[in-house]
Amino acid sequence: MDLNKYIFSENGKLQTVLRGRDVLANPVLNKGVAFNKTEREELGLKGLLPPAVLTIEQQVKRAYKQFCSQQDDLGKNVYLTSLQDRNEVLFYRVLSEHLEEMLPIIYTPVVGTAIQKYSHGYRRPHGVYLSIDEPDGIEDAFQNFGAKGENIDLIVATDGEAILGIGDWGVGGINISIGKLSVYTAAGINPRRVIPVILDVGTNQERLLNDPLYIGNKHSRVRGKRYDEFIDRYVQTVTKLYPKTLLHWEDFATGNARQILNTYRKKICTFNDDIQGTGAVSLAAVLAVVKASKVPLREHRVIVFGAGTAGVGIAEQVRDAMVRDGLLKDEANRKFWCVDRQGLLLDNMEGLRDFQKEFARPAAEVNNWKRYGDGIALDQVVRQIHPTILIGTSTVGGAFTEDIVKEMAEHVERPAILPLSNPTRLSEANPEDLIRWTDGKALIATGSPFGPVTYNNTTYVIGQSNNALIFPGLGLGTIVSQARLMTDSMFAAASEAVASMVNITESGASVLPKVEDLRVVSAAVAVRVVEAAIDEGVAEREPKDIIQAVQDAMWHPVYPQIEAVTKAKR
Ligand SMILES: NC(=O)C1=CN([C@@H]2O[C@H](COP(=O)(O)OP(=O)(O)OC[C@H]3O[C@@H](n4cnc5c(N)ncnc54)[C@H](O)[C@@H]3O)[C@@H](O)[C@H]2O)C=CC1
Ligand SMILES: CC(=O)C(=O)O
Ligand SMILES: [Mg+2]
Repeated sequence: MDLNKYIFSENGKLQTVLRGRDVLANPVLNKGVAFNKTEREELGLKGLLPPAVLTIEQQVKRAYKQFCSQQDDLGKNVYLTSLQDRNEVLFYRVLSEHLEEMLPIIYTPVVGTAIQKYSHGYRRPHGVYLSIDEPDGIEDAFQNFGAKGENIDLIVATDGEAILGIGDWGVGGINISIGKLSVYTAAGINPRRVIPVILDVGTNQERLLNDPLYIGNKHSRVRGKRYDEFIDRYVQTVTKLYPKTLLHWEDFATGNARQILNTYRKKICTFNDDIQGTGAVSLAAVLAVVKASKVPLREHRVIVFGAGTAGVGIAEQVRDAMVRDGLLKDEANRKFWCVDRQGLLLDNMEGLRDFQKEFARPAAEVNNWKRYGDGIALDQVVRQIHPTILIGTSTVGGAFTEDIVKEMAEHVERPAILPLSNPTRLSEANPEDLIRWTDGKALIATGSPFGPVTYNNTTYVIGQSNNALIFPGLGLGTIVSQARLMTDSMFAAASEAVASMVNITESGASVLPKVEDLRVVSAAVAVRVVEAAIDEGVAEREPKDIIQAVQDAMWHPVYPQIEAVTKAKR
């Protein structure tokens, strides 16, 4: 935030010392042709803009037309990114009015393509770029960004190693931090109080290392002690500079994701979105499945296909909910069958990750199961255990085949199938196929967006089980309560809030609220998160009227009045 250039005064006006083209070049100040006559006069804009003054509504119409005239989805992504860099309020206004259509462009799936093309499509920087080769430069980088400590609520950081399901994209990962923050703001988080960060520790993608235009650090990924020290330096610096900030970790490879979370979750206000955000939104979908299937949670049998960051994160939260539903932890663990590359995870397998171990099945249990190769494959597990819920977090597009799905549907009234891998081409199944193969019985939620499916005169709305539906509300609630830590009960409260907004009684209804309702969902989630933070004793702020406190904290994309001053206050 350019504190020396502009500042929000207490009456909500934006005061600036900038004049003329510097105003137009600043995305926070710039209103384009919506600057009125007085502002043009006072800010030195006369002659720098065409004479007509348009309303923001007219600007939105024009921007939407321009968006629609782009040739392809990447072109639309480039258009919206440029708008964001040019006129922030207008960008968020257009986005909020066309959320269903534009979310897939600035977020999954198209953000994945933009990340892959980052160095070639590069136009201008956005956010903070931290290099492992210059750990001493971390503080300078944030100082250069120019935000005062109390003015930052939220930082999203990635090291770009596990972007969605597409892997290591090095410095291009900054676009996932930016995309996540745009989702936060579409839901009501103030965009001036956040920072997107890339922790550039190198890349192991030779294609990038051999690309003369690649603009990240051109060496392999740094691992081990130097990596851990770099992460710690980052955490120490941001917690010193911005003591009340929530740290969001995104798209780290599974080992680092877990290690970072375990190191910091009990010390600072932080969460890993892929582990905990995904767990929370998937639990919300599962709670809706419980309602729709009328089978109590503790009686479900769950297969997790792809037992990595997201898969085990989901298993943990659904397991904890089963414990709340009356099971002992061990009994609840036994409701899960995790299948990974080596097949069904068994307790006698070597090389299991620590976090996978509690979900590994006893080897003795499968002695009589048929094996076609070394491991026990997904189809065999489905045949043996008759799952009620099948979750895909494997990055294996099409893994839920017709045989597997039909076998599942044969033994279960309402098979719940959640192909969650992103982007779209990596989805373990296509909802249209799932509806057809199960004769409309399947309860479905996907990671990337899919349109509704009409089958036998019923239209099935496909819920998007994406952490985007829950992390904005989690963040908002954490910020409003100024929570010192993010506790498990805050995530559970978020899941329950989302599930309570689903009406599953109509046939074809989705198991999750609509993405267009992101703002409403986020406000409801935030309220429950604040309550949970207060109950747990981690809230530094305990508003009397929580609903109003959440409303007051929500940012709206409207132009502020801009005041020309000669000296901005610090
Ligand atoms: N819908 C949502 O909100 C979210 C979706 N995801 C998606 O989930 C997928 C996985 O992401 P992460 O968990 O972060 O990655 P990860 O790499 O930690 O986990 C993927 C797991 O799948 C396993 N796997 C790979 N090939 C397999 C195969 N042929 N058979 C069985 N298992 C196989 C891997 O060994 C690994 O354990 C990605 O596509 C990502 O986009 C991730 C986070 C949130
Ligand atoms: C949605 C998300 O966080 C992922 O696919 O990684
Ligand atoms: Mg992610």
